[in-house]
Amino acid sequence: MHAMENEAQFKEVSGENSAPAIIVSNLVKSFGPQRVLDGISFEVRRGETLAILGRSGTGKSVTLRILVGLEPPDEGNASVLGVDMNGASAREIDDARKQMGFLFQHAALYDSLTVAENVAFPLVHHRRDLNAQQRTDRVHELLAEVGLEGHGKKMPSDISGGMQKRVGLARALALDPVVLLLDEPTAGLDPISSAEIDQLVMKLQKEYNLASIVVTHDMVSARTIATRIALMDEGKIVIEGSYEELQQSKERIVMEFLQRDLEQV
Ligand SMILES: Nc1ncnc2c1ncn2[C@@H]1O[C@H](COP(=O)(O)OP(=O)(O)OP(=O)(O)O)[C@@H](O)[C@H]1O
Repeated sequence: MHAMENEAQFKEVSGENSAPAIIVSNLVKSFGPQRVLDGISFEVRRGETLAILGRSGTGKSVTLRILVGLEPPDEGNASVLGVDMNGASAREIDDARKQMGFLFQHAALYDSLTVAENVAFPLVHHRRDLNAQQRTDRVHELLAEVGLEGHGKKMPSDISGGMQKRVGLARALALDPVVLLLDEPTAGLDPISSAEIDQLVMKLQKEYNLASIVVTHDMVSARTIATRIALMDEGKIVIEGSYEELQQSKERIVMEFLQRDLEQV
């Protein structure tokens, strides 16, 4: 895409009634004989959170990797802020990535860096315009946003799993993203810490007016934070809609996930 058109698209997605910030259309992806994605399509606008639910191994993480441009699809495409994440130039993809915050399942914090240094990391690399004081101020602001004021000097190994997720969220927001991608943000947390992370995600979602995708196994979490829920099974989206719409479904897999929700409450 031409740079000017690209800029226009960036502006367009930031307005009200805007074009979708994320457009995924007909993604197909196989690994050897295994067809992991079999025609996945969805859109997410600013102000929306799409929860992608599904059993293990249904291709949720692969979908996110394609969206970030880390994995090419066999067919279809994924565009973020008007940039085809697997077909645009490296520079355009890089520019789009700077508008995206990620909290990936196994993307741990840097163990040898303090909490504050972890949060500062994207600023050091991508905001050369900030001087040291401005960077420190921004890190304080981000730590306050996620409820971790006063914890900046701690090492990741000295804080709880829930706090580590908060640090990851602060780091994901450092560059003021438009898009936020969260892969299992509550995995491994107890129900109280999970609920706290859900509340925090909702607060940040509102403040930053994000277009968010949250991959999760957790229907309680999906129901709390998502504007829409997409349930994936065997490489397809079986259903996409509000929690109430899912409740109307007679599909077995949908009913199974809803049943699990009831068991968790
Ligand atoms: N690089 C790869 N090479 C081969 N197979 C892969 C690769 N990446 C993913 N897969 C396979 O694709 C399938 C989907 O993986 P994916 O990680 O997207 O699942 P998921 O829905 O995110 O599951 P989970 O909830 O367990 O993370 C799995 O069977 C996985 O083994």
